[in-house]
Amino acid sequence: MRASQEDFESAMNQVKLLKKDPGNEVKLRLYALYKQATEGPCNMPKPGVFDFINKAKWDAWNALGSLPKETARQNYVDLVSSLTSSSESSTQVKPGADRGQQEYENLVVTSEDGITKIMFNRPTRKNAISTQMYQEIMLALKAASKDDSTITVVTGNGDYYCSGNDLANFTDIPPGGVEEKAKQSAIMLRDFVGTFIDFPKPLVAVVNGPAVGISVTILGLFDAVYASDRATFHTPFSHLGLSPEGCASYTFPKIMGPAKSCFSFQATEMLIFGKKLTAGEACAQGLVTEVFPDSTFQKEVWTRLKAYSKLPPNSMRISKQVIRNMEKEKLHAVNAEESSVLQERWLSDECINATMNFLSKKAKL
Ligand SMILES: CCCCCCCCCC/C=C\CC(=O)SCCNC(=O)CCNC(=O)[C@H](O)C(C)(C)COP(=O)(O)OP(=O)(O)OC[C@H]1O[C@@H](n2cnc3c(N)ncnc32)[C@H](O)[C@@H]1OP(=O)(O)O
Repeated sequence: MRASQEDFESAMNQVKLLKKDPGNEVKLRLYALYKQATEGPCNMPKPGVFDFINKAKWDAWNALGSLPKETARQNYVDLVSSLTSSSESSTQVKPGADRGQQEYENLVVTSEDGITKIMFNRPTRKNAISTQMYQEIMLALKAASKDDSTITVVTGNGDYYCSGNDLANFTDIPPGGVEEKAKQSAIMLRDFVGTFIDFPKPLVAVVNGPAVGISVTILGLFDAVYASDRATFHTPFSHLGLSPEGCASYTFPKIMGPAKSCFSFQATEMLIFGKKLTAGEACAQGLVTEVFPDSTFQKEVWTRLKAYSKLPPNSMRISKQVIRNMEKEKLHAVNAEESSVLQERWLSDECINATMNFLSKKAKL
């Protein structure tokens, strides 16, 4: 069921009654969803760089791209509902409390109804994963593996699920130079992917929009992938002078390959030639579990997840172990090999030129 105009108006009233300030990120998100729901895609001229507040509002609204009005209305209602319930029954997970530090900067993590939701939260960068965000995702997954929840969900805020690795990560060169950066990055990548391989509970991706690069490859390590029909799946590694990561060199041919073959042309067309798949195509290839119309996506998926979260948690965890454990050693070996190949690739002219072209706005995907 879609949120009605009445639901929307009621949510607007609830926002005024919130006891706790939800913080600037959430307020910007509410503003953007409200504008999108009532006026459609951003239609204001871009404010000047020094007009900080209006620029932030414009960025947040503009980041919603062509998100349909009905979806924005539904997302607004869902967000307000998560805010009201988080101040009542749910816990807004504050890993900073565990770490004795601040909250996540690039994620919103909530725990409710037996589900821990890890939401990528850099909508103005299409949820590109910065170096800090890789660390935060690892921390959030480790916390979720130990908390009371039954299921862990990964999703994105805004019109994108995730645009993959933040290409600006390539510009942050430490004193040891670019070789040192490549070495550190290979270790970080191996740890990052390793956290998904070892994750002990059912892990579900709720792919709310386009997914690129590493956010696509790691889907092969999830237990279910639900996608909006707006989502696309793109791994433009050759365009960027790169090679596959996230164990996709192993999982994709396995997922997409015909039963009698050890090789899959669908997987190579994605991973070598960068073919972008629609949600329907990704589902036909087995990378996506089920596709939902964008207008009902959030409602249908969360209803289903809430039902699944009531199943006995130990049984689900053990079933996952039985299904996945035989593969773990192989997956860690593939992960180590892919990370080591990429360490070389990052230093190649092909990769450096492609990254510079993107960062100097000469090229997009
Ligand atoms: C030696 C050091 C190595 C360090 C490596 C660390 C470890 C990495 C491990 C994994 C390696 C790679 C795997 C990958 O993920 S490869 C895929 C990388 N992603 C991309 O190539 C996507 C690039 N983005 C785009 O092509 C487009 O932005 C888009 C996603 C198609 C969206 O286009 P749009 O027109 O709808 O929106 P746009 O205006 O471009 O985006 C809004 C702003 O967001 C910025 N942005 C978007 N995506 C990224 C990104 N991936 N990295 C950095 N910035 C991104 C975009 O530039 C816009 O910014 P601005 O408003 O113009 O300032």
